[in-house]
Amino acid sequence: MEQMPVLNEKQLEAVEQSEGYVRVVAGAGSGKTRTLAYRFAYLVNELGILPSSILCVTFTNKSANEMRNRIHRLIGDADTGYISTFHGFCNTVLKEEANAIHFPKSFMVLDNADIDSMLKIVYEQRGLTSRDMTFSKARDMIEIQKIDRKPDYYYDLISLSLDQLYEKYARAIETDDIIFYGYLYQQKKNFGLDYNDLIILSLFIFKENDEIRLKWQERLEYIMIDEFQDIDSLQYRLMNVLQGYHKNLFVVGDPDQTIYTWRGANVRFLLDFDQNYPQTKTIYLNENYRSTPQILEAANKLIAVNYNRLPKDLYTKNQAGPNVHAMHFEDTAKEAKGIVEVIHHLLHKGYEYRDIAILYRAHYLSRTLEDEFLQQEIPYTIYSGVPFFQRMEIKDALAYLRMLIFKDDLDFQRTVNTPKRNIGTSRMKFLEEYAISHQISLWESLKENAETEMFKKTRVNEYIELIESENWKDRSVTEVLSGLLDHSGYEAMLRLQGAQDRLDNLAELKQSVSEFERNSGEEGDLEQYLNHIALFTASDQEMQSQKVKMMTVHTAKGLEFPVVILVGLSENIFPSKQTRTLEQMEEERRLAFVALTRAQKELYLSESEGLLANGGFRYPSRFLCDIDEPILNWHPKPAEDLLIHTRASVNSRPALQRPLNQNELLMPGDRVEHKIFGMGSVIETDLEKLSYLIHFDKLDTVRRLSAKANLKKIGTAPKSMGLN
Ligand SMILES: Nc1ncnc2c1ncn2[C@@H]1O[C@H](COP(=O)(O)OP(=O)(O)OP(=O)(O)O)[C@@H](O)[C@H]1O
Repeated sequence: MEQMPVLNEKQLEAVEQSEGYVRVVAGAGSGKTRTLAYRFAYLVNELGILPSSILCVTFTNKSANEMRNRIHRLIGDADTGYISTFHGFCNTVLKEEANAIHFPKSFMVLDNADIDSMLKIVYEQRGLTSRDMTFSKARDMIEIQKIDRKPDYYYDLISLSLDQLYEKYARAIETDDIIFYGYLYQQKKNFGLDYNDLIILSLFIFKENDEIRLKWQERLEYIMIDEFQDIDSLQYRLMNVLQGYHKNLFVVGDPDQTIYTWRGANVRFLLDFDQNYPQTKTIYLNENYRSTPQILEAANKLIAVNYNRLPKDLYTKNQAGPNVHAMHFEDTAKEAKGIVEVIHHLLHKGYEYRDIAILYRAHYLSRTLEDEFLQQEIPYTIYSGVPFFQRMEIKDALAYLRMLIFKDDLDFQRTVNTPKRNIGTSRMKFLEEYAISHQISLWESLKENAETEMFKKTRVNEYIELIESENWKDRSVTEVLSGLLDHSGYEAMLRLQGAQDRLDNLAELKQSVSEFERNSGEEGDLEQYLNHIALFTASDQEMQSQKVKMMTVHTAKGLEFPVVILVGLSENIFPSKQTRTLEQMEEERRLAFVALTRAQKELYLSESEGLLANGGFRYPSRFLCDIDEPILNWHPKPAEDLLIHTRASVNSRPALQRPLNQNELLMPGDRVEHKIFGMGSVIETDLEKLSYLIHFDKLDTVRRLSAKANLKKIGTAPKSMGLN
């Protein structure tokens, strides 16, 4: 068994406060997870509590596994009780109580792909298409119905017979109802429960059946919840029921790390915990053990810009390290090369590949780096994601391209029925047998049989026409690829599924093709491109213990690495282009805060110029501007006009910035100083647009500047000139 290591005074207090309601509000890297694990060990080792009487809730299955291993090492007992996510715990409850909902113990837990397969059946039965609703929207709609609009839906799922449920579905007229009841019918028919059902049905059982509720309440003498800032309302209700008997509830969270509001998380449950449970003891952990003072200062500066937060500054007694490195590049290819150089430099300094983590806002951003890493033989591994060229949609798109030239069996099999053209297993089997007996390829086999009875009801002619009519020789690879993805119906299929991330990946593939064409001039035809790409697609996946880690910031939640390189820090990438409100912008900033605080010793922030997928220019992210310059060690610094553009584009959407306090506003007559334009006088203050008209002494004409512009007030206007 491991020894309990040193805990600081506050951590120890949290560990030893075993009874009642305890809330730990803690900063990044302040030892929340460590405290939680030691508290579990303290309850078992010191107080003699049985592990099976403790529920320890983590945010992901991965962190549940890690926590289980950690606790196992501390208590030396193989039985580590209930260490799981809320959904995992409810799954256990429902397996034990399946009778109460008339489901078999062997019910299926549905993931998004399972739900989509069910939706597909409903859409086909009722003639719906993506124009009516994409699968992704339908999943959201079903979730909203279950949580908000039809909170009693579970009676239908549990009490109605399959026939009665079918009738309800058959009678439905509105699109929402058709989809919703069609899905419920499929659920009942297949005994499938989705994530919302797991919690809602557990709550239902606890509400309806006092005996079962009491059994579970009595069983769970201590409840502990990690990442409490990201708890949602259903989870909160469940937690509230479970703690109702022993009333020993311990929650840990950091309001600055709330990054799942888009999925229903509500930080108020953490902030108002003491009001909901009045006897709460709150313990604050603000000493950071993870990072250097430089990294922490940058993170503190960044998060301080958020308006809706409780001010708190993390501090550390850790040794000083280098300043945070900020890097600017002319384009993403140069950025990738620059990062390879940084990696070599770090290796030279004694770091190993596995010490380095590359973080990014969205999966597609890994592509340019992967290109370069493969060429430069930098070993890497992608966490919770598939390497770019191994992703389904990328392989499909490349298979279409290869079909134009090679018409080989592998690419044929990948493309002929994707999207669906009604070529199922039996038709495929026929084609295979025909090809073997005639010693021809599957493609030829299809062409010879396309007009036969067997293929009458299929859409093979569209496919044949597509492959034959693409006149790829006279066109750029970019055009050919776009044409294929469009005419094959492949992109439309993804749109129907609402698979925006897959569409983003395809946009990134098009970008990669056009880069290839730009770099290779006349040589850049389709065959050349396919040769070039073969290197990546066939790249060996041989295990190497020493690898650079690559992942999205969401995946990095809760992890730490000696070196973090955060890439793609451009406006419309991070913060994401989907950011439309101040709340969303603040969530993006919290996400950036999570990214920065993963670093222990060295932090690199990188951005590049070039074009976005929508054709717009890439400007440095506002998050880089949020961190003061002396903390950032730029090499090289972006040109001043690029930064001016950034500020202008940031200022053009004041709704995404913290509202200005009236007292901070300048008034007509105020004397101001501007970094570039020098001294000037405010002529007009526009409260609606939050801007000033200013006459600068050295300029002939006036300038209108945003109220957020960096203006230093030098003198005040005489009273009579002020705003009323
Ligand atoms: N009292 C302590 N003494 C020394 N090191 C500590 C102490 N407490 C925590 N640490 C170390 O600090 C680092 C951060 O701890 P931990 O991962 O538990 O933090 P956290 O609060 O869960 O972080 P985050 O919320 O940012 O993911 C770990 O490397 C941990 O071992």
